[in-house]
Amino acid sequence: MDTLSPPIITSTLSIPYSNSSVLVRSHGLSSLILRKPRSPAANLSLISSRSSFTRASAVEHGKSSVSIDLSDPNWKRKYEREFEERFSIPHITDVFPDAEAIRSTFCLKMRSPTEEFVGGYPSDEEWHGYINNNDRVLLKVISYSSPTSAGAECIDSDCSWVEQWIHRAGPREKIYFRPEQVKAAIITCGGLCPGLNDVIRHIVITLEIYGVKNIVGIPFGYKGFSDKDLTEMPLSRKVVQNIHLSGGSLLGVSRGGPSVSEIVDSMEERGINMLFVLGGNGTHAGANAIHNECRKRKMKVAVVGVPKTIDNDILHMDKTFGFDTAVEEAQRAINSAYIEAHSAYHGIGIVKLMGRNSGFIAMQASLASGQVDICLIPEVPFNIHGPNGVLKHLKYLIETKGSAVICVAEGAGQNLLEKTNAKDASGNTILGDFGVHIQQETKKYFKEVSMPVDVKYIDPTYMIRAVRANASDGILCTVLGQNAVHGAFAGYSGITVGIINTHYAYLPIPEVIAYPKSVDPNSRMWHRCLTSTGQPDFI
Ligand SMILES: Nc1ncnc2c1ncn2[C@@H]1O[C@H](COP(=O)(O)OP(=O)(O)OP(=O)(O)O)[C@@H](O)[C@H]1O
Ligand SMILES: O=P(O)(O)OC[C@H]1O[C@](O)(CO)[C@@H](O)[C@@H]1O
Ligand SMILES: [Mg+2]
Repeated sequence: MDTLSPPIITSTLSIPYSNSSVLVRSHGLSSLILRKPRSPAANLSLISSRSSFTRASAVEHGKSSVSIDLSDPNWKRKYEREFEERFSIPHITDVFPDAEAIRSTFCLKMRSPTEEFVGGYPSDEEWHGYINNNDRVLLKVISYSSPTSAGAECIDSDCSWVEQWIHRAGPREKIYFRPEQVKAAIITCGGLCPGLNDVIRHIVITLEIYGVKNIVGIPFGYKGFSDKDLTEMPLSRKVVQNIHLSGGSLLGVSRGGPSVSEIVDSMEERGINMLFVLGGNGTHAGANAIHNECRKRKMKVAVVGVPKTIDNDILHMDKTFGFDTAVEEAQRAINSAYIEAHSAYHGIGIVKLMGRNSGFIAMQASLASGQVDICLIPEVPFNIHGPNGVLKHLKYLIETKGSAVICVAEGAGQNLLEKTNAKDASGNTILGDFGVHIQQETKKYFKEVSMPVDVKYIDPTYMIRAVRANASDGILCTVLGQNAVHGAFAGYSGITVGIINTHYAYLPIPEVIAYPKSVDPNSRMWHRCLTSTGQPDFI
């Protein structure tokens, strides 16, 4: 919990939260869709019809549901208070109420690492450029006037405004760790993602600015905590200076690994009291479990996550680092598929992009390229065969345009493939290869209808993931890496850092990993994609 006074909460205007009935217009068809609560984080499931806006049920991530009685004149205030509690960020003083705070050693005017601490810590007393612990960022910024507005998330029938404030990220004036007593460790887990090295680099540089000398990298993800053959990598500005110039992770990545208690045993043995964890949903679940275990053992440790996933499937954030770069690279593959298809007689280019549960890369790359005729994502059901199927439309495209480009997200069409129940080392389901499947079905179909086609299949998956971050991701990584260190020094733990409505915020880990963020088929963005491709519904 934050140690300072609670944020200012007002509840007079109206803004929406959870979604209800949404009018969807798709290819000339209008239909009233009652959406299920997309977000337990949004915290409210909506009632079955617009006229029954009387009670909304708050879903607490698998825990018991809290019901919000909309007839209670104070329901908004109650909701806001509950929200504030849910998004409060764990602090070292929750466990160590007497933990001493000292003036920050992160001098906002200093350009080089602090050298001497004799006689007290340097601090800039004249210019106050620190973040106040009570600064907040607004999570939702659109005031929907009706539940029928595109993307509306409403609690009541008026789409009443409910304020949802989260903690602003950045350097604090008071810190809870003495730099000379810090041993900081950085770890990268899960799959690769452009920008990992940029984040590592900025964590190290910022730690050094605070005055930390003992910084290590744990090799190959959580595995590095248990595998005796893997040794810590000492890190310094000198070591990380140019690592952002190449993709991958200086430290290596892995899936699977030791149990949480083994990891915390190892942290105790090594004397690690700051842990920076770069990874996706799974890694963050691990980081939160490590944070909880450290608290249980009364260890004064800060565990801070930096969300890493090219899939962009972390809740609440504008985007995760590496996503922009992935879209840019994916565009190149789409362009090649287009050139191949366009240059062939009856050419069909198929590109498979990453996205296990979420089709963000496929959607954005399709939009960015403007060369895609059919975009298939896991969130939107479709048929391949039949009168409304993908193949029928493909035939129409060949007849009318002479060529076509299909972009598929890896998680799309899994219901059309045989299930194997295979899992990777982290317990993630290993998906069937839908890209290969649609390629084969396309060839078969056109043979059956006796139409010659030239199918070219491109799977650029690992080429996309391995590139270095582009400029925009490079900047995002810089800010996230620096803020991760500020969060740890400020005494927060069990938190992660993200960009929210263009500002930077700290969030409690469970709120961002409650479930994977996915493309909303009713969103303006998906509709823009449909407008761009011109594809019909394949159902
Ligand atoms: N629920 C969990 N509790 C503790 N640790 C977990 C949990 N889920 C996954 N992990 C650990 O986190 C690490 C990374 O998980 P995973 O392979 O799912 O990647 P990820 O972080 O989700 O990233 P990506 O987006 O690349 O899939 C693994 O070492 C795994 O053992
Ligand atoms: O082949 P790997 O390393 O297991 O990674 C594949 C997975 O990585 C992701 O990009 C997530 O990082 C998923 O979309 C994909 O399923
Ligand atoms: Mg994952």
